[in-house]
Amino acid sequence: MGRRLWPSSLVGWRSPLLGWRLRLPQAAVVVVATPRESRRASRRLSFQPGASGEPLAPSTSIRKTFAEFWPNTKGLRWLFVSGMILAIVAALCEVAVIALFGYITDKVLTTGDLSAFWAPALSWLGLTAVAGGVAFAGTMTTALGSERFLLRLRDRVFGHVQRLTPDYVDNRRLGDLMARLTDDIEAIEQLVGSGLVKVFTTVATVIFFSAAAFFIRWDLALVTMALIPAFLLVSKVFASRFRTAAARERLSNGMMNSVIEEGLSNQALVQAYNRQEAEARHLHREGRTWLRANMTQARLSGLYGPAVQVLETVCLIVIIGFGAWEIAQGKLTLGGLLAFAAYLAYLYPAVQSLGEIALTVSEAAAGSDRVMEVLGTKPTVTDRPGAVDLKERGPGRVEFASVGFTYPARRQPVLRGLSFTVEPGEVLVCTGASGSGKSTITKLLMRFYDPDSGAILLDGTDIRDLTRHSLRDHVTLLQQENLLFSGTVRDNIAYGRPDASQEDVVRAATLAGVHDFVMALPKRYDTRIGARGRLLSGGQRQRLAIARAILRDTPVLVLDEPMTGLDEKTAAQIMEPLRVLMAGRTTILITHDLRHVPVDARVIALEPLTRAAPLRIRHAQGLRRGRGSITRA
Ligand SMILES: Nc1ncnc2c1ncn2[C@@H]1O[C@H](COP(=O)(O)OP(=O)(O)OP(=O)(O)O)[C@@H](O)[C@H]1O
Repeated sequence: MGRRLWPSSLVGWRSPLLGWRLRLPQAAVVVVATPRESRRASRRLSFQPGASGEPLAPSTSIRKTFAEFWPNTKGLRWLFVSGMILAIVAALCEVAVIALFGYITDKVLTTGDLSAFWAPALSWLGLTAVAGGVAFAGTMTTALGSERFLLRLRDRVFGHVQRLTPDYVDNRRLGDLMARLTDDIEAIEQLVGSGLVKVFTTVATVIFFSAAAFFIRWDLALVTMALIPAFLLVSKVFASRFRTAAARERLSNGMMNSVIEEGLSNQALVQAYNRQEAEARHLHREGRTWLRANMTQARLSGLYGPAVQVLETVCLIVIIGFGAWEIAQGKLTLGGLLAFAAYLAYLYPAVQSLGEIALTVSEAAAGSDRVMEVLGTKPTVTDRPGAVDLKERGPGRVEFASVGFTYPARRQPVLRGLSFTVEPGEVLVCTGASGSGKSTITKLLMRFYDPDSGAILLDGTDIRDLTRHSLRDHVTLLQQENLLFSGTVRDNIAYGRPDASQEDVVRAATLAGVHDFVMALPKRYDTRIGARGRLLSGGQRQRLAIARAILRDTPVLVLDEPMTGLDEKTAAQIMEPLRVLMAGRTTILITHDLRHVPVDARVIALEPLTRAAPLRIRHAQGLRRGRGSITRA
């Protein structure tokens, strides 16, 4: 961790953090530390195999990390180089300030000659001002580079995840993915961005202060340098323990957060089932584990300080003893001795800092493994070379031609030899037992997956020959759960067409039968609807989703269980706006509930494939809806 040294007065030798230390007037930051560094360090995740129950990413070498992410620093490298140069200049100013202090001690304090005071004093002041300015500029430049780099990394990983099949996110714990997009990305930045700056400036600091110490008294410097390995050893011993403790803390922090998140998001269920106390106990248990983990960290921090202090005291005693002998021999002045001690006060923490860099690097490498695992996941479906960008709006004829499909993670096929056609403007109702593959039809039509056999055609063109973007511009999906965002009513209706005018939004809302309700809201179309639209009723959410679909105005419509969760009366009321939505569009309506489907709709039923009938072709049986009953065609 970067350590900032702010010697603040001429009196006093003892620093609470770093032990015995000569204090000098404030000068400059020597080792660059970005402002968020300490916060990030305490938020790092546990990467212990199996600790979180999540599959761990494979271990990746640091070289690979740089190969993967270094290109993302393009255009930002000058910021890092400038930050490095400025930090080095600040360190050099610091060296000069200490030399001036030694000079004043010898020429003014020891002799009482005030006339020799003013010139070095003014230089001291000037240097301190310059060092302060340069250090500030260096900190800002490095911070700007690292924040921009972070922004790029996050954009890249988030953009990648958004291109993966939605099932990728469904198959993972959201908290884990969030951690990869936040903490792990920050860890990479600390290795590839600000981490590099830190390594170079720390090495430069070590070189400058050692050189200055050698310049004053090479033999004294040799003696004190001999103690450096002891500092490295202490860092090493503590570093691995710190790491384990931090990993435990991260793990229990994650567990605690998931209990809080689940408890709050399922608050109604918790209260309805009288589980408040059980949930509180659950959180208390996790909180106690977290407390223990934090206490381990506190114990280590508490021990680390005194251990380093003892070492520094040994150094100081050696310096004073040896220095006193050299003064007696006339080889060293008092100013020289004090300046020497001051150089060491900067040198030892920098050496410690080098020892800690190894820890940062290993943690960053672990974070990078997890991010690279996400980036290494390829979308199950991509655009073919030469895929057509469907610009013209066609009539919207949909055909499934002998489609067979097995999910990548499964061995048992879900669909086999499924064929049906939906003519332009026709409504096809797709029903069948739970798990029979109805929603899978939707995923195939939206090209979240491609069929293993057969083809799906839109207006006679295999949808694999279309770009996914243009295909999805022609098909609107209304899902089982109404997926709303926490923005305003307007934002949610216009989600599929952000450039829609207010008139268009109002027209769609009116057709969906939601306008009057919206006008009664406190801020009308600018009213926020809460997380996932929770401030609305189920029926209102559904109408808002229908308004969104109306506004999108595509030739093909897929409605996946639009009545789910609605009571009989609300479901019947929703049918009216749904009819408006379906009018003139090719519609595939997936539903268990055939009571509310349009009378003229064609109905097909899917039956689950079983091992007992492996060769059974699952072409949907044609079913016609008679008055109040379903009959096989
Ligand atoms: N991403 C997935 N990976 C693996 N298997 C899946 C995946 N999604 C669905 N399945 C499996 O595929 C089968 C069909 O699922 P699908 O969701 O299409 O059924 P459904 O008919 O829509 O069911 P329901 O009416 O209950 O919504 C099920 O056995 C399900 O477990």
